[in-house]
Amino acid sequence: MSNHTNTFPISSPWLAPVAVKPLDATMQIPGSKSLSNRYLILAALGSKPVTLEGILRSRDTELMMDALTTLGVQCIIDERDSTIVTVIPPADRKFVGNTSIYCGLAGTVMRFVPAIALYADGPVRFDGDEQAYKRPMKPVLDGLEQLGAEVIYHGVEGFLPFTLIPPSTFDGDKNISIDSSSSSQFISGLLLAASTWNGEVTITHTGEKLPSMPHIRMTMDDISKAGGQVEYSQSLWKIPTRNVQLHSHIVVEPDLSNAAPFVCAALIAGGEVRIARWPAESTQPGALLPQYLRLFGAQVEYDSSAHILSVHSDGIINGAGMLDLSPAGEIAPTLAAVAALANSDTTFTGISHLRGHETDRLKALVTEIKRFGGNAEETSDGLKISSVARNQLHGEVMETYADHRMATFAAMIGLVVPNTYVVNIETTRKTIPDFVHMWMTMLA
Ligand SMILES: O=C(O)C1=C[C@@H](OP(=O)(O)O)[C@@H](O)[C@H](O)C1
Ligand SMILES: C=C(OP(=O)(O)O)C(=O)O
Repeated sequence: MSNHTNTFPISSPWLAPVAVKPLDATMQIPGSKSLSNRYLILAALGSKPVTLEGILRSRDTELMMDALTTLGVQCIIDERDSTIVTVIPPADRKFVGNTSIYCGLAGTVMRFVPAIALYADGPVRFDGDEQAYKRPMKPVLDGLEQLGAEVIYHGVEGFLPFTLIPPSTFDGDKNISIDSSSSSQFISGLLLAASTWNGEVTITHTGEKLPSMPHIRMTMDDISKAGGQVEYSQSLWKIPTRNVQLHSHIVVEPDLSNAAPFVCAALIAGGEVRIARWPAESTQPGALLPQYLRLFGAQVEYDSSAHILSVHSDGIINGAGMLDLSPAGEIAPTLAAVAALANSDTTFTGISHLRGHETDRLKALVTEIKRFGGNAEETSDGLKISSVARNQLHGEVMETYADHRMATFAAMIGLVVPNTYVVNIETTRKTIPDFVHMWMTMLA
């Protein structure tokens, strides 16, 4: 597992390869970050071993496994296949406290692990990358305080680093109310905490909007798979007392959001890209990709017996007009690359919360689109990307802000804009362990 380093050695900028012919590739995409990290947490909350097959092995999941190990959970990696991990929870369902956890830049670690540190036998200190100090934390920590925990902030209130002091009891019916409009992960974290609480927990979201609803449904679905129960209606979740226990063997779906740069490459360069093991149904927001890709002019087909999604294009991209991306904000940087190369305009709405992602993604996308000659502006809740003739675009050294999706964004632009260099391409390791090799394979 990782050694808690917060950076990777940064090589010189990577020259993104140009697509010299239409694409024709079938890609195997590693496991879903969101599902892997939820299964790890839920397995840790159980009492019996759970084997996860096809788990993502990348920085975000290493950080999660390191965090769980610190809390007294065993994560045993199969010697023959490192994507098979067996999770053995602590014997008495009690996590080890008086310890500290490093969250890197992983939203799922910084928002989900404090929620289960609630059940530790002593205080747990949380820290992360410098950039993580800007990611909002307060709503989930306020929720945990409403369950009886105490939070001591060591820097700015509402942000990392902080120490969580668990409550003295885990009993009784509780009503929590938070504003989760800046990240769905606050609700997901509290649902995970509540899934094993000894009493009925009611969580109310008080804000006017709630992004990434598919990710919240994913949490509800995974808790149900573990025998838990979540009732949901209109910004209110009710979780009765249960002991959660996942099945002993779980297969993790590929990460559909990480499939996005590859299928979008077919739109940009023309040709066809196929994704293997595409699930017929999924709680991942990437399940919305086929409908988004069609808006941009791609032909998308799904072979339900072979589980292959095929995306085909002649390389001509339509702008998508107005597109509400609130359900799938994590795909926005990828679709922004497509929109920046389209022959008409696209306005993405419902993604103001991207200002609190790995970096301020709205600002970063506008800066980088303008850098190579494109045209984009921030709106109050999203981005307007205007069409620019391809011959106006020029290769540049693209900044990536330690953000994996900004790095894949730049690689996508490089498919058709020669001399595009990508700073710190290694940052893709946050969720794709081997992006450069996969990209080269797609183009070969
Ligand atoms: O719960 C999850 O696994 C995630 C929820 C989303 O967070 P936000 O709601 O903060 O966008 C998403 O963007 C992130 O990549 C993963
Ligand atoms: C927002 C993202 O990640 P995180 O889980 O760190 O929030 C993302 O992967 O796009």
